[in-house]
Amino acid sequence: MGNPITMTSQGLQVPNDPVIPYIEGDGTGPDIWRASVQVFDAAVEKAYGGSRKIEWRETLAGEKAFNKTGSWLPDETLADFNKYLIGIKGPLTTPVGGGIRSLNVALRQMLDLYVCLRPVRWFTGVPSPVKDPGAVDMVIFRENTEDIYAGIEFAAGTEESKKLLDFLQATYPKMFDKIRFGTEEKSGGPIEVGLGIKPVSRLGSQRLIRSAIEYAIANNRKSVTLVHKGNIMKFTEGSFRDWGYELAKSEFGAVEIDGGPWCQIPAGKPGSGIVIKDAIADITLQQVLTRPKDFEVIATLNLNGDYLSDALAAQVGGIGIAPGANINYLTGHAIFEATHGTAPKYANLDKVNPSSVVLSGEMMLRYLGWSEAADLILKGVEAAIASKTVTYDFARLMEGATEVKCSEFGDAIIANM
Ligand SMILES: NC(=O)C1=CN([C@@H]2O[C@H](COP(=O)(O)OP(=O)(O)OC[C@H]3O[C@@H](n4cnc5c(N)ncnc54)[C@H](OP(=O)(O)O)[C@@H]3O)[C@@H](O)[C@H]2O)C=CC1
Ligand SMILES: O=C(O)CCC(=O)C(=O)O
Ligand SMILES: [Mg+2]
Repeated sequence: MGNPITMTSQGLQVPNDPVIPYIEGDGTGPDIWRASVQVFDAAVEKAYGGSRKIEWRETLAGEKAFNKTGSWLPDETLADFNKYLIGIKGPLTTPVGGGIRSLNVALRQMLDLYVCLRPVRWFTGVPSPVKDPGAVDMVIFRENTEDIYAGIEFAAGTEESKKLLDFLQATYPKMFDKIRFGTEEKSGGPIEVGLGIKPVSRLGSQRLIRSAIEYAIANNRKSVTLVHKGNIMKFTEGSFRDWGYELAKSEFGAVEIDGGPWCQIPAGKPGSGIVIKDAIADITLQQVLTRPKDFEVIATLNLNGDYLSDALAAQVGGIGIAPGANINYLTGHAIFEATHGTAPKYANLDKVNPSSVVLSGEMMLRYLGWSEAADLILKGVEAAIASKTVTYDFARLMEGATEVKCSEFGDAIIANM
C-alpha cells in the first residue's frame, strides 16, 4: 500500500514505505527502468534490512499513456505527482517541428519544478575525450520554467503569426523593421516568418539563482557562475545576470570585488568566500573544456542549461552517465530523470547504459534523506566501472572491457554494493 511523502514547515516528511510514482519512458526507457528499479530496491533492502521499502506506483505518460488512454499526459499522472510529491521518470519522445509539445517540459511547468539540477562529475575509469576528466566537478542549476521553453511560438504563414507581425508593425515600427523578411515587399512573396517569445522574469531568475547560491553554501563550493548571453539578449539574459548579482548582494551580503560586477560573500556570513561571477555562454562552452576548475556551480537559463549539460556530460563519459532532477524546493515536488533522451535506435535491445537513471535515483534517495542507500548505489556504480564490466558506450572506448547488457550492468552494480 505505502504512504505519501508530505511537506510541512519542518521540511519533507518521508515514511518508511513511501509511494513513489514512476514513468517508464519511451524508446530505451523500459529497458533502463527494469535495470534501475532493481538497483534501487536492492540498495534500500541492503541499507535498511526491510525496515524501509519504496512502494512503486506506475503512472503513465508518452506512448504507453497514449496507447492505453488516448492521452499523452493523462490528468491522473499529474495528480499522482501532485499527491505523492516525489517521482522518477524515463525519457519521453518529443517530435521535431510539428506534433505534440514536450511532455518533459510540460511536467516541469505544470508542477513548477523551477530547478533543473544536473551534477557533472567523473567516476574513476570512465573513458573520456579530455586529458583530465577528474577536474570536472560542476553542478548545473538550469532555470526550468521560462525562456524559449515556455512554448510561445507562432508558425510561419499562420493567422496567429500574421496578427503578431501586424501588432509589431503598428506598435514598434522601428523594431519591426529589423525582421528581415517581415513584409511581402521584403520577402518578394508570402511572408513566412516563425516567431517565438522568450519570457525571463526577475522572480523566475532569482528563485533559481537563490537555490544555486544556497547549494554552494551547503556544499562548500567556491563559486557560482551566472552563464548568459546578455551581451546580445540584453533584457532577458542580461537581466538574468543583473538580477543574480542584485540577489547575491541583497540576500547573501555579497560585496563587489575588483571593481565589480563579480562579488564575494564576506567573512562572517554563511558561505563566506564564495565568489559570484558571470560568463557569456559562448566562451563558457570553451572554458568548461580548457579550465574546468574555474567552474563549480553554474546558474543559467533554460536553453543554455540544456546545451551545457549535454556538452559537459561528454567530458565525463557521455549522457549514459548524466543524472538529473527537476525540483521545486518550496513545495518539495521533484521529478528525477536522466539528461539523455529516448535513444530510439536502441529501444528493446537491452543495450544502453542505465547509469543516468540509476544515478538520478541515487539523487532521489539522497533528497529523501536515505543517504545510506544512496551511498550503496555510488559504491556499486564505482566498483562495476572499476571492474571494467560496462555497457557498449564505455566498452567501445575502454581497453580490456567486458561489454554487458543494460540489465547485466544493473546486476553488476548490485553485486558490487
Ligand atoms: N528528458 C527527456 O525525456 C528527454 C527527451 N529527449 C527526447 O529523446 C528523443 C531522442 O533524442 P536524441 O536527440 O536522439 O538524444 P538521445 O539522448 O535520445 O540520444 C542521442 C545519443 O546519445 C547516446 N545515448 C543516449 N542515451 C544513452 C544511454 N542511456 N546510454 C548510452 N548512450 C546513450 C546514444 O549515442 P550513440 O549513438 O553514440 O550510441 C544516442 O544515440 C527526442 O524525441 C528528444 O526530444 C531528449 C532529451 C531529454
Ligand atoms: O523534452 C525533450 O524532449 C527534450 C528535453 C531536453 O533535452 C532536456 O531536458 O535536456
Ligand atoms: Mg537536453
